[in-house]
Amino acid sequence: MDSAEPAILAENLAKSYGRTRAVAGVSLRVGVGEVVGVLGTNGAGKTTTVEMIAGLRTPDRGRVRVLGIDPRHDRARLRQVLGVQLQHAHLHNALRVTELVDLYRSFYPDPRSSDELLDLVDLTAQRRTIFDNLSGGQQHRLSIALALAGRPRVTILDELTTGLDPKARRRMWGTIEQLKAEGVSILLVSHAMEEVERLCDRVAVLDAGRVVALATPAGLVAQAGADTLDDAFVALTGKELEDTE
Ligand SMILES: Nc1ncnc2c1ncn2[C@@H]1O[C@H](COP(=O)(O)OP(=O)(O)OP(=O)(O)O)[C@@H](O)[C@H]1O
Repeated sequence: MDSAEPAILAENLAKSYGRTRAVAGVSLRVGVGEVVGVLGTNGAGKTTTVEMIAGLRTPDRGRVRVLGIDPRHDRARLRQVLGVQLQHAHLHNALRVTELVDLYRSFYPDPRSSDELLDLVDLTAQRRTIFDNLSGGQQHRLSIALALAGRPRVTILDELTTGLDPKARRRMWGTIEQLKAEGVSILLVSHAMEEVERLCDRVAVLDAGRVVALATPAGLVAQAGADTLDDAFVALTGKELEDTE
């Protein structure tokens, strides 16, 4: 693993499901210590893109490297450097929060402590609760804690704060800022403009499986000749972004 490698390098990724072209040639790069956002309407290809980067889907075409590691061919090394929180986590529904946290911690040589993980996502009071009995927002927060269990150098977060209440949202933003300060590289899929503006160094706008713009939040606004990131998104894609929070 070469430390000069970017955290994430995706080149010309493409993926179709039958006749549906989900991703049609996406390239993006996340530098070490950078937070890059991915914005797009429903069905733009965001989840398919991040699943290919995480090695969970095989691209039809294109190339991925995570800190120089090929996700399809070196899963063991990938797991040590990459933490992934996906939109639909499939967890062990009958386990308690603390059991799930300890299970994930056991995968890594130097995991964060259970107390730290539960505190990061504000679930200390729910530590004895069975996963199935958590609210949707709490389940979502737990999946973020599990993604961070192994102190990953690179993290993929798919819809970080969707379904979280305003307090949990702000808390989660603080967590991301803390990770960033620690030098963690982050790819953040989001529907929330305020979140992207606050957290992301650069933002890729995805539309119909393609990156239609990639710049700083202020750069996107300038590029589109808009006043706000919301307006820039509409100008760049011709679509409104549904905020699914
Ligand atoms: N497993 C699948 N089988 C068939 N089609 C799929 C599958 N997953 C996604 N698609 C289709 O591929 C396209 C891109 O989907 P994807 O989930 O990557 O988009 P997205 O930008 O993450 O959307 P959302 O914001 O709704 O999560 C959509 O047209 C979707 O219907």
